[in-house]
Amino acid sequence: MVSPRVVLIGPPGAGKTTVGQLLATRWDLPFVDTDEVVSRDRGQSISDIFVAEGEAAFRRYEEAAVRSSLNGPGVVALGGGAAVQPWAAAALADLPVVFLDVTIADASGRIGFDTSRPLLAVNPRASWTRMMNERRPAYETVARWRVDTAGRTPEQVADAIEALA
Ligand SMILES: Nc1ncnc2c1ncn2[C@@H]1O[C@H](COP(=O)(O)OP(=O)(O)O)[C@@H](O)[C@H]1O
Ligand SMILES: O=C(O)C1=C[C@@H](OP(=O)(O)O)[C@@H](O)[C@H](O)C1
Ligand SMILES: [Mg+2]
Repeated sequence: MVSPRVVLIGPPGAGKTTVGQLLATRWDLPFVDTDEVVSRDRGQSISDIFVAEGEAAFRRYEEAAVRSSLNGPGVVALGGGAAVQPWAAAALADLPVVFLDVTIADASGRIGFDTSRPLLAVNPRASWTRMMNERRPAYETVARWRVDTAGRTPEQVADAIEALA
C-alpha cells in the first residue's frame, strides 16, 4: 500500500500549499494539492464552484480528491476545511499528518484576504478567527505533529517538518 510521506493540514494562510510544494521538490516526490485537483477536475476555480454550486458540492468534490490523494505517494496539502469534515479523522488516522499553525496576525499578512477564498470573502479577519477557533480542536486531534509557522519562512517551516517526518 502506497501512502503519503506527509499530509499538511491547517487554516487558510498556514502555508500548506507553499510548504507542501517545497517539501515535494526537496524530496523529489509528487505534490498533490487537493484544491488544485478539485479545480482541475471541475474545470473551475474554487471560488467559482462555491458561487455556482455551493459549499456542500465543493465538500463532496473535496472528499473524493482527498481520498484519492491519500492512496498515492508524495506530499499532500489539503484545503483548510478538509481535515475537519466528519469523514476526515478516520481517513487520516495513522498517516503522518502535520498541522501548520498560524496566528491571525501572520495569516492576514500572508493572504491579504482577496476573493480567492470564498469563505473569507465577507469580514475576513473575524471569519478567519471564528473558523480557526472552531477548527483548532479537530486540527489538533487529527494531526500527529503541530508546527508553528509564526515568524518562519516557508523554507524554515519545511526544515522543521523534515526534522519530524
Ligand atoms: N511561512 C510563511 N511566511 C510567509 N509567507 C508565507 C509562508 N507560508 C506561505 N506564505 C505565503 O502566504 C500565502 C498563502 O500560502 P498558501 O501556501 O496558499 O497557504 P494555505 O495553502 O495554507 O492557505 C502565499 O502567498 C504564500 O507565499
Ligand atoms: O478553509 C476552508 O474551508 C477552505 C480553504 C481553502 O484552501 P486553503 O486552506 O489552501 O486556502 C479552500 O479549500 C476553500 O476555499 C475552503
Ligand atoms: Mg492551499
